[in-house]
Amino acid sequence: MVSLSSLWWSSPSLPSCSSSRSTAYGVSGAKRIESCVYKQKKKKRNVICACMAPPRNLESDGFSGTKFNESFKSESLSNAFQHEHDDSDVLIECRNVYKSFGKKHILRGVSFKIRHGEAVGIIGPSGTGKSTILKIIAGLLAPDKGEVYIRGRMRAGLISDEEISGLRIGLVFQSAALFDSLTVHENVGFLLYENSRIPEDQISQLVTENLAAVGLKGVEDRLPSELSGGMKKRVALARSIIFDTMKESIEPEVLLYDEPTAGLDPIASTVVEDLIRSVHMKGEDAVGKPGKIASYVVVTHQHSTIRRAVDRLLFLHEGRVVWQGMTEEFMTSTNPTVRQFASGSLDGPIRY
Ligand SMILES: Nc1ncnc2c1ncn2[C@@H]1O[C@H](COP(=O)(O)OP(=O)(O)OP(=O)(O)O)[C@@H](O)[C@H]1O
Repeated sequence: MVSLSSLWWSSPSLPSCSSSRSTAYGVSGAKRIESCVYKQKKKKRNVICACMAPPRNLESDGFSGTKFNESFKSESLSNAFQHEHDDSDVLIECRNVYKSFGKKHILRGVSFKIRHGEAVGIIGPSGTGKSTILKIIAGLLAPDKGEVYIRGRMRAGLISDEEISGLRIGLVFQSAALFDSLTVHENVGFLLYENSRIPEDQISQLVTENLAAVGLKGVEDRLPSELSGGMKKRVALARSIIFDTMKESIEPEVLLYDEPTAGLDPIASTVVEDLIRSVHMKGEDAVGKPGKIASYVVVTHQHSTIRRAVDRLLFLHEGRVVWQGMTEEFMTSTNPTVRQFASGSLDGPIRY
């Protein structure tokens, strides 16, 4: 399980770091890693978002010429779609990805595509590698075998600063993991203050806008310790959707959410699920603006999140995608593994 919160990543390695800036933040463990990322950019302190490949087959809006076809609905059709659809709208593809930790063979040939406009859930039993595949997509972990393609370009190994542009990938980790010693405002604006040429008053305005987009007002001066768990997740979401408006080209953005509703009560879960929808390009944020996220992937165990926040599901089991289909097909699928998982039964192919 991943333990950071929303984070744009660019680092091929995670060196130990003792910069005065990091010390000033008083961060430790996983959070120190985040601080180290900008420290290691040397003078430029170029904290950049993850993942990168040059745009291909783009329309004037920067997106692929072929948009995701929402019309396919059935389990069989959605499978057929995977083979027949024009691949020019594929933003991310995992092809035959393997990953082991020591003698534990976690991923054993995982393949799937994430298309422009999609809202995809990854589900499956605990320990089956869902967080691991998110980290591989984000470039935080390298596959042992197999490839990750970002807009058609193979990414070798981890994210590196030299691979420039084409797609932004944000990872919103399960725990909010905000900088404890920074205010909400400073947390949300962190990357722009550190990494952009935007004047401070404009960043301040962007922070306010992005907090408003996730329904948070009047909390900018609070510290994370003064927020509820649900509010922290919303702040993490605001941090992940803030854009550098001065960049010459704005790449499409894919957000990866690792168990965004874990530990939340049902109503707080609904709020976060709706927010995930609202910041998507097909949604509308809290102030009525269309969302900016091109596609997203949610790892979740929560039925409400499956029903409410995603359209298509990938079921990961024993290191492979053993089933995929539209969300509504999940509850009615006759696949024995899916049926057992959906019902929570102890009887079936999944053994604990
Ligand atoms: N860095 C690591 N070193 C060693 N083992 C790891 C590492 N990361 C993950 N694992 C192991 O890989 C397996 C898969 O972990 P992962 O967090 O991807 O599973 P998951 O499907 O997300 O689980 P859950 O649903 O419980 O969150 C687990 O057995 C975990 O202990």
